[in-house]
Amino acid sequence: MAVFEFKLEVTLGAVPAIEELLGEQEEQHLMVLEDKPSGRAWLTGYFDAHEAALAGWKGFAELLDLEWLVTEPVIQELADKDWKESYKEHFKAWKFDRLHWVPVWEKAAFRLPAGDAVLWLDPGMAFGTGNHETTRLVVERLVKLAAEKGTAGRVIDAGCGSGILALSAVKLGYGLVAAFDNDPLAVDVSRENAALNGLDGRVDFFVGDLVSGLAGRPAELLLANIQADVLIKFAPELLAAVAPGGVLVLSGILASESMQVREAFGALAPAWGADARLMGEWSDLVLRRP
Ligand SMILES: C[S@@+](CC[C@H](N)C(=O)[O-])C[C@H]1O[C@@H](n2cnc3c(N)ncnc32)[C@H](O)[C@@H]1O
Repeated sequence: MAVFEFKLEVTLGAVPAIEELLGEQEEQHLMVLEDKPSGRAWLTGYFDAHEAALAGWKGFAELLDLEWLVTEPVIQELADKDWKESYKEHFKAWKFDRLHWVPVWEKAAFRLPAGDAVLWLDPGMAFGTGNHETTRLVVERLVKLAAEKGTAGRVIDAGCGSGILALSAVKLGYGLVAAFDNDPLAVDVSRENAALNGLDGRVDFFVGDLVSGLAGRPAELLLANIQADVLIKFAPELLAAVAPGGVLVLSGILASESMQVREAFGALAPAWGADARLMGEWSDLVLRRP
């Protein structure tokens, strides 16, 4: 199948606003790539026809401020091999505490320090390498919560993408982990990542949304790295899925949206403890049920 790559450079400063627009439009084909060290960013996407790429761009272009655009868009047909491999450029190994997240294609060369643990990942087209702040915020919370509260409780990863959060939970010692995504491809990728780590069957991965996936499954730890408007819309379902004494970790929230999310959840759960942490342009929100 032919694949057409759409790409144009945008200013780094425009990235949060463009990501917000992509979320609002529920745009599935386009995404933003950032390279912070070089201070560059691109709006890019993959389509199955040149016309589809052009149509996708035209619809979205009207919403953009011209000052955000550094170059004209380029649409090019990719060789099959390039397309399948292109996402690999953007995933770099990283670590937090004693847990490492490493691209599986670096397995042969990777040297794990004694006493550390590793999660091999191939995200494919699913979200979740940990190179994005929204994932990192949750992973760092997960590591700290495991140390603080122990790993006996049930964990749910809502919007699992590559499965990174759910599989990290297993690596940290949690035994009761369920995870779902409304994108069946993400659930397939998550299962493949479980297999890459010899963790088949250790997470109950399934296709579901924030209503079906959460119903009747109270958890001591509920993780949801999605996006602010979706989190607010499904706040009642998210709050109801946290067991007494449990913790809800929300992410996918731009710093500029942080107060809005906090107020929406605070209005429904005024007695819950709340704290937020910033990373780059992103914020998490952790809510603790009494
Ligand atoms: C930002 S990614 C997070 C992936 C991974 N959990 C991480 O932290 O890197 C959000 C994921 O949520 C999924 N998603 C978005 N809306 C959803 C919904 N209403 N129900 C279930 N999954 C949803 C998307 O398909 C996507 O895989």
